[in-house]
Amino acid sequence: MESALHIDSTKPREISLYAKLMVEIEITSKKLSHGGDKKRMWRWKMVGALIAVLLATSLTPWRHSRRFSFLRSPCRCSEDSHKYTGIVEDCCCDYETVDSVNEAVLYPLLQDLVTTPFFRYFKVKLWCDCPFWPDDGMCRLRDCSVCECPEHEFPEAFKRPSLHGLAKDDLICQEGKPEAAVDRTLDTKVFRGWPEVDNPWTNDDETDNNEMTYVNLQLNPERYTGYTGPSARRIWDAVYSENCPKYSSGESCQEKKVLYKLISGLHSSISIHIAADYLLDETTNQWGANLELMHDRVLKHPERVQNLYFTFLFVLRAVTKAASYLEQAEYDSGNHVEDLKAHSLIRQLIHNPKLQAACPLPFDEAKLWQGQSGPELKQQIQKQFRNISALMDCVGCEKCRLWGKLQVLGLGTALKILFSVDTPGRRHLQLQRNEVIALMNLLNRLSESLKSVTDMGSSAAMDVLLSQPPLQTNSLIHESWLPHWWKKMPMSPS
Ligand SMILES: Cc1cc2nc3c(=O)[nH]c(=O)nc-3n(C[C@H](O)[C@H](O)[C@H](O)COP(=O)(O)OP(=O)(O)OC[C@H]3O[C@@H](n4cnc5c(N)ncnc54)[C@H](O)[C@@H]3O)c2cc1C
Repeated sequence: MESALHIDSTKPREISLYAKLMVEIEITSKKLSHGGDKKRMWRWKMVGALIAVLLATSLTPWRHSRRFSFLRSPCRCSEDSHKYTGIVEDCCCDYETVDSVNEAVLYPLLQDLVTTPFFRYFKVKLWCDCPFWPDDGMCRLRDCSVCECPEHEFPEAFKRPSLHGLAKDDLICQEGKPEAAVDRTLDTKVFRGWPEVDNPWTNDDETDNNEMTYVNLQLNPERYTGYTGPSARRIWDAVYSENCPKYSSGESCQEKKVLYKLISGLHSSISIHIAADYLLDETTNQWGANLELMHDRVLKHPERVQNLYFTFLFVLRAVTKAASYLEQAEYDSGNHVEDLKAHSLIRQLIHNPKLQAACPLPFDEAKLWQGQSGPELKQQIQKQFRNISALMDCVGCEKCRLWGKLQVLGLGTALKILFSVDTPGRRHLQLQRNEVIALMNLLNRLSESLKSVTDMGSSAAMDVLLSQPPLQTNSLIHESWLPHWWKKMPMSPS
């Protein structure tokens, strides 16, 4: 990888000016030194060094980093106009606080947490039984979802009746590319001790283990899969137009706004992950960050970024509300040391003093469902969310379906924690193991996305970057610009 001081080779004029200046400084200070005027020589050297630093920063990629923002020329001050400041709409925490708490507390803890065995195995029904357009031709036979792991790797209790399926390399049923297929390799298998309860917000029957399979999420990172075109568009269209229409500026129904913002925030996060780990060159199998895509799909739309923050705070609130449940839950994957680590990370997260001081109530759920029509509205929104959850069975790419289902279950779990317990007639909170896995993995995805947004800088900074002449791939994807979580991903070739 190149060093952060790599000079942008697309700026020959500036480079030659820089080189000339350095030579001039060197010659003059040598003359002064020979003439015995040491004092002037040092003064000259210092002025020269300062000029050199200023010029170098305008030629190297780290000029974009926040740390060096003071070195940017004044004409770039418009960059700040797109900075996200103030309270995140409908939440109780401001943008700067979210960024700093994410950076210092949540992001590092979550990155560790999701690699523990307990949190990396997700139970999922991967068949695409699309209830809305069965003849689509995109999402085909259930046999297409193949269990590739050996029978003995399955926990006894969750074995499916038949493990016979198509061969590993049979991608007939995969829309798009091989990278869309889910790797089902498992290396740890014992799970027990959690209740079997269904989630009223989601479509799948979480208590039905019959057609479920386990996947190792670490082997299946959410990234570019090549799934695009009418099939993908049809899903998003159905999600937005039928189930959570974008509200008008005069919309007073808070609950409808919440549903739209949650989905839009999730959509932003999915797009950010696609852009952060993108197949840049199919012939050489070169993967990397596609900044232009990230800019076009998310960063240049402030509302999409704002909705990402909203979704993050909503899910964070659910996690903090379920703190005592999560504290007492049994994290048992059969790997005692790793399970202790998972439990300890959960405790560190939910009891973190920095988080509690900075953002004690990320979102105030008590404000919702207050009017007379509250219960009716809740039923309606629950139905819409269930539809969205069912739409995940229509996603025509297996890996996208996996992450779509996980994240929608994570959102459904957050909704269940915030709105389906402690109301009259409801029992106390009970969560399935799979719901907790989905919830924490979703929070981690959102945390990664926020980190990308802050690492990449404001939308206008990206404008500046993209307005420059096209750079060679190597200088465009500079290591210092990549999100840290991308660099840690096991499947990302360096
Ligand atoms: C559940 C699901 C999971 C997916 N997972 C993956 C994956 O892991 N890897 C992969 O490569 N592809 C994945 N895809 C496909 C991907 O999301 C895009 O659909 C695809 O890349 C085509 O993008 P697009 O440019 O047409 O815009 P899309 O992202 O498809 O957006 C469609 C339309 O929705 C609107 N929109 C976009 N973003 C937002 C937002 N944040 N808020 C509100 N409205 C918005 C815009 O009007 C846009 O034109 C997934 C699709 C779905 C439905």
